[in-house]
Amino acid sequence: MRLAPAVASALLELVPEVKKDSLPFEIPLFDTSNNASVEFLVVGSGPAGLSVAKQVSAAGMSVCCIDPDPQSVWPNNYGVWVDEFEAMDLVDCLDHTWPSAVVYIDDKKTKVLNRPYGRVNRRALKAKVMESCIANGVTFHRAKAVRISHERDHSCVVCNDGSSIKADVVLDATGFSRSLIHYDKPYNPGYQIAYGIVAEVDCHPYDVNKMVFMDWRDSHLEKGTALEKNNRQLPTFMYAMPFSSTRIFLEETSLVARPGVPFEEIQNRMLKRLEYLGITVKSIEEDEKCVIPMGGPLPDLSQRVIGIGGTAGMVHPSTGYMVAKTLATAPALGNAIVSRLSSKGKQNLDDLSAGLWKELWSAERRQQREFFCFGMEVLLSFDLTGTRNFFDAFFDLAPHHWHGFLSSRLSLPELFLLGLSLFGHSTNASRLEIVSKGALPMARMLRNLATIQS
Ligand SMILES: CC(C)=CCC/C(C)=C/C=C/C(C)=C/C=C/C(C)=C/C=C/C=C(C)/C=C/C=C(C)/C=C/C=C(\C)CCC=C(C)C
Repeated sequence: MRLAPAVASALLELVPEVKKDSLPFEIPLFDTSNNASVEFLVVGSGPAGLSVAKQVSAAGMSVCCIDPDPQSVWPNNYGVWVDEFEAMDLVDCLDHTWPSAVVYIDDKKTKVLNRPYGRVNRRALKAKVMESCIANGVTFHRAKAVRISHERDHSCVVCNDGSSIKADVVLDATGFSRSLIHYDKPYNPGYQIAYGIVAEVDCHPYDVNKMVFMDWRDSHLEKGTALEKNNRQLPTFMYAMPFSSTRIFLEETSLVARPGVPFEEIQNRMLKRLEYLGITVKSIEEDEKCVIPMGGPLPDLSQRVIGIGGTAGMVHPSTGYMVAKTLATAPALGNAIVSRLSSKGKQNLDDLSAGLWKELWSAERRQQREFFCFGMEVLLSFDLTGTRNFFDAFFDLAPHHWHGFLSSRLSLPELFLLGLSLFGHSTNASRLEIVSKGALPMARMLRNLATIQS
């Protein structure tokens, strides 16, 4: 069942011109003409940066946010477990929810996950946070931050329009572009790569009451072809959100690989899958190409600039998820900034930043992250069979374990218990594979854990 190149390119030609979605708000602009300064400066107007800006400004501090396009709506489709958004009182920022999710291990085995899942309404979320920021007096500067310098009593961010803004504390929330944050160790992440479309289709075979968390079936790939062999080595899965019987978000995803799986390969696999599933795409509303670096070292935790989100190593190294985690972290970071700025007379700004980094990356969080990086290294070593066996056992774990793992809620001892339980749920072949492929990463994790001090 070879897909004619003409069919493949015909589908990709349905991709609409990129249209920018912007919030229709009037935003208060920062006046850069009189060498003014603020107490707190955020670079980047994504979910994480704006949430911290909202928290700090609520305490009456002066806050400015630098972004070339502050009103633009975030481009990617984000999915979250509904309980994560419930805990933050953000359920009104989900535009579709499913009572459960499903994992297709292979053609014979399917697992239903009884945990509601939702799609984030990016417009509603951004509007909600931005409205609070504006009401609290946050001002905005439309520019790109290009460099930073530090003096004893302030930091100074220089922008590409020649302006500069001084601040007591600067937060880099620019995601993976990492504008101001620096790393002092070699950067060697794994890469999650995905290609997705929100499409109008004639029909699709998925149940509209279940979000498709992972579909690892590969019967769409003809045995012995290059696509099938490559998929056996570096597997990709379908992640799908069926909104109705004719409207669906489809995303072919490489969970993690180093180096990343090329986009063209991912798109070709997706086209084969759609053809096999009998899905004819009538029109495409949106398409997205995602590249998410996972794992790798944390930034230098002694630097003056603070980070949050992708720039601060907050992507879950074993899953690539980040939005719920950073939104949950933002209020605590905001409160810590407020309390340290309120008593800043007593400490210098380097100590203040060091305290904030410690708050963000406490010993417990670094230990947890070490385990997630260990998990990522194990995932990197699996082929399709290993991956299927692994997730077959993973989703048999007690909900406390798999929910807690995916939502970063487990402490290190709990993660070790999860490891043992996973081992118990695995087949003998899978146990052998986990031990043989996991031995070196585990030794590395144990060595790194021994160096973490509180
Ligand atoms: C929006 C954007 C931008 C993008 C998007 C893209 C996508 C669609 C994505 C998706 C994704 C997903 C779905 C993901 C998921 C994931 C998962 C589920 C994951 C999981 C993982 C897990 C793990 C890693 C685990 C691990 C564990 C281990 C390794 C264990 C081991 C054990 C042993 C060795 C035994 C003993 C031990 C001890 C005690 C430690």
